Amino acid sequence: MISALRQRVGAGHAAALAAAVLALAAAPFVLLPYPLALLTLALVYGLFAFGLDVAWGRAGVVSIGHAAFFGLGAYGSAIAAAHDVPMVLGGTAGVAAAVVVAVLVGLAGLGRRAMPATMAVLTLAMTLVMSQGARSWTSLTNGTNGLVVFTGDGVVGTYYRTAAIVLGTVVLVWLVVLRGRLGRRFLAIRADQQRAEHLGIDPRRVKTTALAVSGAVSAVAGAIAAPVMGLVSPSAAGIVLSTEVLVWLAVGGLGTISGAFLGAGLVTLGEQTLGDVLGSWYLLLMGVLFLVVVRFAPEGLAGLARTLLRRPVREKAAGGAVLAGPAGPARALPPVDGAAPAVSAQDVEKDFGPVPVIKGIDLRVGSGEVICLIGPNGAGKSTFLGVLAGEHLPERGRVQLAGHDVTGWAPHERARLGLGRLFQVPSVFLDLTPAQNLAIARAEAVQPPVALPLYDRFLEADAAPARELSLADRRALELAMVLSWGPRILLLDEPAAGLSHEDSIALARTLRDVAERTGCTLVAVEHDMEIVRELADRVVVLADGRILVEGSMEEVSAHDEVRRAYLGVA
Ligand SMILES: Nc1ncnc2c1ncn2[C@@H]1O[C@H](COP(=O)(O)OP(=O)(O)OP(=O)(O)O)[C@@H](O)[C@H]1O
Repeated sequence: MISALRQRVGAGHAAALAAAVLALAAAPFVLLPYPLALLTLALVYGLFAFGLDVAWGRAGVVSIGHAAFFGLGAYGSAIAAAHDVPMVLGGTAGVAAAVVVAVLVGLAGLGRRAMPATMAVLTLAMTLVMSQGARSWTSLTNGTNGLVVFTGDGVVGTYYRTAAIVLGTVVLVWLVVLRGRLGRRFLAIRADQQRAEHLGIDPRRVKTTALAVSGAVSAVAGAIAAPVMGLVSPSAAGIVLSTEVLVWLAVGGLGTISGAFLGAGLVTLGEQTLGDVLGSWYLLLMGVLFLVVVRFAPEGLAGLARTLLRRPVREKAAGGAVLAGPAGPARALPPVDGAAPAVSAQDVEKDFGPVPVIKGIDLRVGSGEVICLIGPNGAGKSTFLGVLAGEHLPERGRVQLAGHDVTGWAPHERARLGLGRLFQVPSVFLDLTPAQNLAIARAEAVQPPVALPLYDRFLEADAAPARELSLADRRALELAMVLSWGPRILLLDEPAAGLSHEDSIALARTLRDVAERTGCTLVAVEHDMEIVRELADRVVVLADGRILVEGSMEEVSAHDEVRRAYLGVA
């Protein structure tokens, strides 16, 4: 059983978990009722903060009204108790309601066109509506007076045991989730949303799932907190508690399990022990502590402890999660219309505000063909690549990939057709190690990887994060990730930018080799004519948002305007 646990959650986590279980099991025997009640409160608040961390720390979704979820759980238990219904039923209903609210908020606030401020406004509205609803619906909630949850004598131990068991179960399940596909996707989205999208991960879905899990965990905390608090009033769902939990988490440290409990525990126990002595000065002390931590230890107390203990980057980079090995293709590629071109753009136009940038491009790229887009700066090459990849939606015209009309599709939907993307500035998960970068790409693979021994060195590279690699190595890692993901079509924006001449030529040969071995279609924006000569079956010259001429290198080189403007020939 112990070895199965080590396998599922990792050796480090299993040891920490075992120590925590022992400490929690010993507490009722060594603590008097009052400190035990305080510890229970600290644990449920810790669970509440841990719930927020699932959204904020793991998936980058900041909820500034998270007490709404806590309140739903707390009122679920309290209303059930007031009607002589088992509290577990009321609490479960509160958790279900929290999941529904989280999914609705996520769908509305995390859409492709939603602004970053939308989530802030929605989650703020959530807590205001919840607390006002609790104030106004007096027949159910007893208004501002709140609902007293009767706690009989000698039940402290019972509530403590319930809190400890629920908390242990939630943490254990979370550790298993972290090492699975969902955990990897949380990590990818938080590390670099753009790269994650181009590996086929749907950010809206992952973030909404994170918010739903987060809301559920916080509501569970509320449900078990109700009898511990003894009174559930509108403040249990209000803006003050919502703000406090943000502070607990920021102080404890985002993206770690210990951070949430550390932050909530410190502040709760401090409030109970120092609050009476210091009165309102205690709040000032908390404010100062918050500023000091944010200024000098932005990763919170848990991050500070990790730095002092000099924990290896592998765990730090993964936010505590050690990634499981390659999982094989995540999803099968949809069928292809064999007769259709791999890439087809029909009369595509793209404006930025009032400025037309792409002014009507028609282009067909056959399956397995390698084309290079060349042209002067500002011709619209990168923008056109962005239109093909789904980063820009065209004003007019249609885009087809592998026979599918993808004109309005998001980047992750196009990626699921096998569209791989390499950027002018290499896009890799900078805070993760190269091995973790590859593990994520392989886990999301759409086809078996392209075998390239050249990149095997990254498979074991987990001593330092990718941000410490040289530019050439980052580029190599980006290519290794995308090729191990198994693309059917590859869009590359100046893949050789910043590389030495030798590295550029080697890269061009590698790409050529990949195209010939796998039948992958390549569309590359490139300025270096030597690379274009090495790589391209066909060259397309763009100028002022239109195709000026296309053909073999010899054909376009012979074109007068191309010779004059782009090849420097008089
Ligand atoms: N997001 C944007 N918002 C507004 N204008 C943009 C945006 N992206 C590009 N442009 C403008 O569109 C025009 C075409 O830019 P684009 O990067 O596509 O050209 P390019 O041919 O790739 O040039 P280069 O070779 O220098 O990369 C430029 O005038 C650029 O300033």
